[in-house]
Amino acid sequence: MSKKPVRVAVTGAAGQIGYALLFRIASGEMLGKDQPVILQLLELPIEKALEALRGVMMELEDCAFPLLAGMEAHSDPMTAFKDTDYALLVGARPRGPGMERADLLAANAQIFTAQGKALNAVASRDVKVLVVGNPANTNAYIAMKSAPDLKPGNFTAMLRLDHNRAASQIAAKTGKPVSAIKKLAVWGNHSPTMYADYRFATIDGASVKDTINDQAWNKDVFLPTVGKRGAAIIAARGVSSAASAANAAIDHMRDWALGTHGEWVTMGVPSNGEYGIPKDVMFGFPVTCENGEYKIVEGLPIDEFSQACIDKTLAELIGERDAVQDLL
Ligand SMILES: NC(=O)c1ccc[n+]([C@@H]2O[C@H](COP(=O)([O-])OP(=O)(O)OC[C@H]3O[C@@H](n4cnc5c(N)ncnc54)[C@H](O)[C@@H]3O)[C@@H](O)[C@H]2O)c1
Ligand SMILES: O=C(O)C[C@H](O)C(=O)O
Repeated sequence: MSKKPVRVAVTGAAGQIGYALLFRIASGEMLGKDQPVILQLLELPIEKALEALRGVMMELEDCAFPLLAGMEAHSDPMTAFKDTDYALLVGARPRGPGMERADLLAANAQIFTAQGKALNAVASRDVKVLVVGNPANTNAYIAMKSAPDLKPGNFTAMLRLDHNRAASQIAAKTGKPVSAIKKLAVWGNHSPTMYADYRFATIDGASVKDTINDQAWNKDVFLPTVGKRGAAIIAARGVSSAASAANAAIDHMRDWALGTHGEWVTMGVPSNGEYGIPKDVMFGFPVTCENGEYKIVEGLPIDEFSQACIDKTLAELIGERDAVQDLL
C-alpha cells in the first residue's frame, strides 16, 4: 500500500538553494523513494519573488515526479506551515552593503521570530525544522524560542555542509574515498569558528589522526580550509554555495528522518548541557539518528586544543544569542 503524503515546507523557495533543493525532495531523495510529498513553498510577498516561484513550480510540474502529491505557493508563514511535517527554513535576509552584523542579526531575528511563531501555531507537533538561512545557528535558536509549544528538539541548524566539507578534505589528504570515513564531528557555529574534529574519525577502520599524523596540517591547513570554504566559494562564484548547501540539507533531513544506522553525522541542535555547552545554545554536535530522533554522542574526551576551539565557537554563539535576546 502506498504511504500517506507528508507535508514539506520550504522557505526562500525561489532562491538559488531552493532551486537545487526542491527537485531532489520531490524525486524522493530526502524522505525515500516510497514517500509522497506535498510541497508548501514560502516566498516573500513581493511580485518578483512570487513570479520566480511560479516559474519553479511550473518546472516541478514538468518533471512529472510520481512522488509529488501536491504543491502550494504561499507568502504568509501561517499558511505555508499549516500541518507541515518538515520545514526547511532557507530564506533569510542577506547582509547588504554597509550593514553591520548587529543589523543582520536584527533583520533575521524579525523573520525567524515570525516563522517560529507560525510553526508554533500551525505546524505538526512533531515537525522537524532545519534552519539553513544564515546566521543558521542563531536563526534556529530564535525560531525555537518563538515556539514554546513545540519541543526544543524539533529545531535544528545546518552544520552538515561543514561536516561534508571536512570529510572531502580528509579524503583528499589521505587518498581514500569519503565513504570510508566514519566518526567525524564538527562542533559549534556554522561560521569560520566551527571546529571540525577528526580525532575520533576512522578511515577504512584506521585512525584518521594517526594516518595523517600532522597537527600543523590540522591547525594551519585543514581547519582554515573548512572554516573559510563558504567565503572561498563566494569569491570564486560571486554567489554563495547553493548545490552543496542543498545537498547538505537533504543529507541532514534524510538522516534525521530515516536514521544513520549507528554512523555519526553532525547536526546543530539545542544543547542540554552536553560537553559544558549552556542549555539551549544551538550547537554543532556529533549525533546518531534512529526512529526519527537524534541523539548527541556523549562522553568523548576533549583535549586542550579541542577545548580551546570549542570555547571560541561557543563564545561567538553566546555573543549572537545575547545580541538578539531583547528581540525575542
Ligand atoms: N547553513 C549553511 O550551510 C548555508 C550554506 C549556504 C547558504 N546558506 C544561507 O542560505 C540562505 C539562502 O541562500 P540562497 O543562496 O538560496 O539565497 P537567495 O538569495 O538565492 O534566495 C533566498 C530566497 O529567500 C527569499 N526570502 C528572503 N526572506 C524570506 C522570508 N522571510 N520568507 C520567505 N522567503 C524569504 C528571497 O526572496 C529569495 O528568493 C542564505 O542566508 C545563505 O547565507 C547557508
Ligand atoms: O552564505 C555564506 O556566507 C556562506 C555559506 O554559509 C557557506 O558556508 O557556503
